[in-house]
Amino acid sequence: MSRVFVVNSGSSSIKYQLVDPVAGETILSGTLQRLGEPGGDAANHDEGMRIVLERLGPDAEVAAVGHRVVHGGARFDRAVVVDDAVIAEIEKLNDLAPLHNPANLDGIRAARAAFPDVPHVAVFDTAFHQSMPEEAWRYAIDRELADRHAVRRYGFHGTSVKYVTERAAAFLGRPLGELKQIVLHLGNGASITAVDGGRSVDTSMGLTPLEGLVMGTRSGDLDPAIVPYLGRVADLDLGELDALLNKRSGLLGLTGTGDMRDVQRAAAEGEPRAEQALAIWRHRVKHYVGAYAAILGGVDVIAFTAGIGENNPLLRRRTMTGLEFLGIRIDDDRNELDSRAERRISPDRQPVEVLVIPTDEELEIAKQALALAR
Ligand SMILES: Nc1ncnc2c1ncn2[C@@H]1O[C@H](COP(=O)(O)OP(=O)(O)O)[C@@H](O)[C@H]1O
Ligand SMILES: CC(=O)OP(=O)(O)O
Ligand SMILES: [Mg+2]
Repeated sequence: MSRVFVVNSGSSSIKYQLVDPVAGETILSGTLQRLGEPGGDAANHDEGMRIVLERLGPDAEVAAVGHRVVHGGARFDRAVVVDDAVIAEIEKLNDLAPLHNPANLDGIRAARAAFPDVPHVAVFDTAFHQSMPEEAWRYAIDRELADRHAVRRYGFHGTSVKYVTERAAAFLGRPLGELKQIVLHLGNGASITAVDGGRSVDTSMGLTPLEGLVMGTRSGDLDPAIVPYLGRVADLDLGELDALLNKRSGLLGLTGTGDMRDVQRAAAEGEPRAEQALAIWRHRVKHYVGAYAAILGGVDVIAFTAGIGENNPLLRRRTMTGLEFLGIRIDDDRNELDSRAERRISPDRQPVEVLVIPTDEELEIAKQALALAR
C-alpha cells in the first residue's frame, strides 16, 4: 500500500489529495476556499478539516499522511515524522509565519486524531532553501542579536520550487545539475528563487513570507524604517503594523481586492488604480529576475508556476518584455495556448528557455512522506 493523504492547510484554504506517488495516481483531491469568510466553504480550519475527513471517508487506507508546513525555522532542514516534540517546535515558529503555521498545525492535529496509527510527515517550505550561501541568507544587522533570535532569510515555497526545477530539467531533457534556473512562483503568496544546478542560491522571501514580491495581501519589500515611522505618525502598535503589512497590503491595499483576476478585470475596464497596481507588481517581478540573472551569472531557464504564473499569459508576457537583452523571448501563440500541460512559451532555439510548469506541492509532499514513512 503506497497511498498518501496530503494536507496543505493554508492561510485561507485547505487543499487535500489522496495520492499514490508510486503509481503516479491521484485518487481524490479538492480544495476548501475562503475559510472564515462569509460564503466561504467552512467557518474555520477545524470545521474545514472535519469536512475534508468526511469526504475522505472512514475506510481510506493510507500508508502515511503528509503535511505542508510553511516555516521550519533553523531546526528543520528536511522533512520529519511528526511527534509531540515536533509539534511543539512548529508551534514556536507561529510568529514567523502568522498566516500559515497555526493553520498547518490545525491540519496536523485533526489528521492525527483521524489517523492515529500511521506516520504523519511534516514537509517544510523552508527546507529546500537551506542550501543558500550565507551572503544570501544573512541580514546586515547586529550579528549576535540576529543569531540569538535565529533572524535570517529562510525562504518559502521550496517544495514547489524543488518540484518545478526537477520537472523543468526533465521537460528539456537536460541534467538538473547543469541548469541555471529562475523560478517564478506567482500565487496568492508569491516568490522568486534562483536555482543553480538544483540548489537554491537566493530567494525573495525572508525571515517570514512577507519579503519580496507584491502579493495578494502582503506588501513585499519596503524600507524597514516605514514600520517605526508609521507607528509614530499613524499611532499604530506592532500588532496593527503586522496586520497592515501581511493582511491589508499588496494588491488589496493598492486596489481594494487581493485577487489577481479581479484586479485584471478592473484594469481591463480602465480603472487607473488597478492598472497602476499591475505596473507595480510587474516592476517588482522584473527587479528580481534581473537580480537573480546577475546572482546566477546567466540564466538558462525561466519557469512560471502557481495560480498566476500558470494561468495568466498577459502577465507572463508583460513581465518578460524588456528582458530581451538577457536572451529572453516569448512566443505569443505558445504563451496564449490554453493548456494545463508543461510547456515551452519561448520560441525554439533561444538562449533562455521560458517554461510554464504547473506546480504540484501535494505530489512532492506525498513522495517525501512515503520515503520517510518506509
Ligand atoms: N486565470 C487566472 N488569471 C489570473 N490570475 C489567476 C488565474 N487563476 C488563478 N489566478 C490567481 O492566482 C492566485 C492564487 O494562486 P494559488 O497558487 O492558488 O495561491 P495560494 O496557493 O497561495 O493560495 C489568485 O490571486 C488568483 O486570482
Ligand atoms: C509561504 C506562502 O506564501 O504560501 P502561500 O503562497 O500558500 O500563501
Ligand atoms: Mg500556494
